Amino acid sequence: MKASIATVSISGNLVEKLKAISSAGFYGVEIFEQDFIAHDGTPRDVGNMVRDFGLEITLFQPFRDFECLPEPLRSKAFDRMERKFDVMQELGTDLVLICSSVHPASLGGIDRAADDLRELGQRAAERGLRVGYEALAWGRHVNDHRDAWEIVRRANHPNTGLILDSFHTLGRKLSPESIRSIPGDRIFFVQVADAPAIEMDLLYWSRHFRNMPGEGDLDVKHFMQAVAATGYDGPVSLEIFNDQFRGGNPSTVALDGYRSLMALMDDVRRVEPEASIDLPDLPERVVVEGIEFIEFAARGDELTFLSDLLMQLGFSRVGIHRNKAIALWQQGNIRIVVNSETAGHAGAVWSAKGLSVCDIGLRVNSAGDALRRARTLGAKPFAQPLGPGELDIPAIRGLGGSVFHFIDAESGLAEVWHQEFEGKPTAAATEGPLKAFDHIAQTMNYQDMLSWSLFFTSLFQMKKLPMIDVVDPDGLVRSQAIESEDRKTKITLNGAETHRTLAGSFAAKHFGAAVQHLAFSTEDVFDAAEALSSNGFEILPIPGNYYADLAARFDFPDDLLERLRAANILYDEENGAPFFQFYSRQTAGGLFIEIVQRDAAYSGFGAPNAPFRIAAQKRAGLAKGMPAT
Ligand SMILES: O=C(O)c1ccc(O)c(O)c1
Ligand SMILES: [Mg+2]
Repeated sequence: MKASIATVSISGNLVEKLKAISSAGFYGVEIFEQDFIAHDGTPRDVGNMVRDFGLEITLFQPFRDFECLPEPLRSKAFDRMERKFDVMQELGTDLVLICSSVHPASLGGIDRAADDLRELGQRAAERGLRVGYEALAWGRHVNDHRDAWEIVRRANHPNTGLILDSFHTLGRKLSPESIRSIPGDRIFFVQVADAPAIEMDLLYWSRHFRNMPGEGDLDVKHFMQAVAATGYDGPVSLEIFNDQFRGGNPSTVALDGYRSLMALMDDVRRVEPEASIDLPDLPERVVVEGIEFIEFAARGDELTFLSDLLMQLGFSRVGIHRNKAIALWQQGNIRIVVNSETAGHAGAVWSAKGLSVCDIGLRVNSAGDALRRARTLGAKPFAQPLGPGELDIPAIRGLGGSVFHFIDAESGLAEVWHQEFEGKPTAAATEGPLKAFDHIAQTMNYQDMLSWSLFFTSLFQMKKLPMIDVVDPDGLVRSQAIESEDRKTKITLNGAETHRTLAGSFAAKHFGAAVQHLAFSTEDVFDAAEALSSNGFEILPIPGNYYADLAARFDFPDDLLERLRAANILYDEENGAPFFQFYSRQTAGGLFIEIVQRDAAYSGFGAPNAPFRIAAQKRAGLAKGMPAT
């Protein structure tokens, strides 16, 4: 598959864009005229530079307001095009995109447009070039790919073809099914973009909010399935107009683009097996069966603090690593690894961020497949030198300096706890009030949220829940939950825009992204609150006003409200399904703990409680015993 991307999708100058696009692994690039004009170098220089980066120019674009003009505007449009043909020949590309006209003088008329495009095709043919016609969703007379195809069909010239763009079709809620009846060899080029479902003017939506396939809400897969069915085998190109990406890191955006495009075409290949899509061999998205462990980097006073906290939470220290300064803490099947090594990844994370989560172990159906899929989608493998008797557990670098290990049953990797740790931990011996990880909350800058959600949804069988607003007294935090198909593994992505919010100040201290809280589930929140309190765990105090409001919102049996108030437990429900939660105070780094009791039918995370919980955390200050580093 010829993976391509438009220069407009990436920030920076032309050289920075090309460098990022080339390193991400793309085959080719659409040269946006603006990027070309802004560059100081002849068209020939640009063409050579693109090829020196190992890229092909797949398309030159856009050429606007061409068809259906009255004279003398019509002749002027042809003259203008001839000058662009000169540029294309110097650049070394044979295809230009003509987008449907928005010109006030455009007369319309399918046959008039077809005549103009036939003549243009003929002029292009004389120079060995081709022209492709795209319906803009807001085109004056042509704004539907079916009309654009009818024009191209009637133009009936081998050098005039159709250009399809998923945004213009799906953004107007047109079914892509009609694409199936277009001959594949009449489609000259295909552009893909996704977008979030927001009601707004089409042009504004398109120019500012497009995003990578899988990052938005459009059915780009359905669109590409229809394209694949035609036998089209030309470039598939990302054309993403997005304000955040324009200001983002060029290589991150290019890598996300590559990852999203490969995952998309792999999905299409699986549902449209007749279509021949040439892609590297790629295992399916792996199934996440659970969180096998969470690893903290902790040293000195912070190690003492964390160890005390784990004891208060009911964990037992069940093992010590044979070769390294690493302890294994366990409660039932919940495993927390505490790494105090001065060298290696944990050492580096501690030096940079202090007490923080440095590694997440995911239990998957196949650790080998997880690694292969991640690598093919552009993730970097992660490895550290192995000591005697240590298992080689597949791992990758995630985003923001994170590391993920993959553990499965089939390769015997789950034996790591017995192999590498002294002490023979059994789950039964460590039973306590906490039963599992309910969710892991990953905090990041708002502009990094799409990269993170794409990371999880493209590698794993996980899906996004609707984005919600979490109201911090000092600003809004956007929260997007990602969960496994069985809904047991949940990761929340919290994107902060200002560092005055709890999440924002945490992101700032952690250089962009880190796990801000761990939420454990319990089967009886009142028992858990009592057990933890008697261990010395300080539950975050919640003000009386909150409980007065709860009494007004819900019909509680007599003593429930009193019990909630007495234990500082927060409450929410969804269609009658109850949800209980209580919190710790913050640590110096901003990390904290949550305990929840969730009815299986409750899908949220207690967002209505967030403003009161966050205000309480800001008021309560640091957890006792937390060294103020
Ligand atoms: O927003 C535009 O004008 C524009 C230009 C060229 C395209 O290919 C497109 O999809 C949109
Ligand atoms: Mg387009």
